[in-house]
Amino acid sequence: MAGQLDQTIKYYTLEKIQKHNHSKSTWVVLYRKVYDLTKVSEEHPGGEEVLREQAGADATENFEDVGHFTDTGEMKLNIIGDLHSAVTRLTCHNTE
Ligand code: HEM
Repeated sequence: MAGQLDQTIKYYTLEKIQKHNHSKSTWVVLYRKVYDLTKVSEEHPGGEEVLREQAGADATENFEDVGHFTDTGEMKLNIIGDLHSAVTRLTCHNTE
């Protein structure tokens, strides 16, 4: 139903995501999806280091800046949930 969160999707707040900013747990947000890159970061063609720098945050802008916004290559991606924020709720009440 419009304005409600989908019960089947796990939502993470940025506060929670920010804790996964190290090599033992490397999460990034891309296009409001939360990716656990811990096991695949060493397969990243652009290197582990950049992923580690972006870990725990929304990396969408930097991801696009690099120019690989559609091609995710061979990496097996693990989407663990969606970004949960107040903004998501506000957009549900758009009066236009
Ligand atoms: C799910 C996350 C990601 C996937 C699957 C992914 C995948 C890839 C792939 C397939 C390439 C090589 C081909 C290409 O250049 O398009 C690449 C290169 C690269 N990626 Fe990512 N990437 C991810 C996230 C990021 C993030 C968050 C950054 C941070 C800025 C980043 C920075 C780079 C850089 C700097 C290169 C090298 C570009 C070059 O040498 O021209 N990537 N990535």
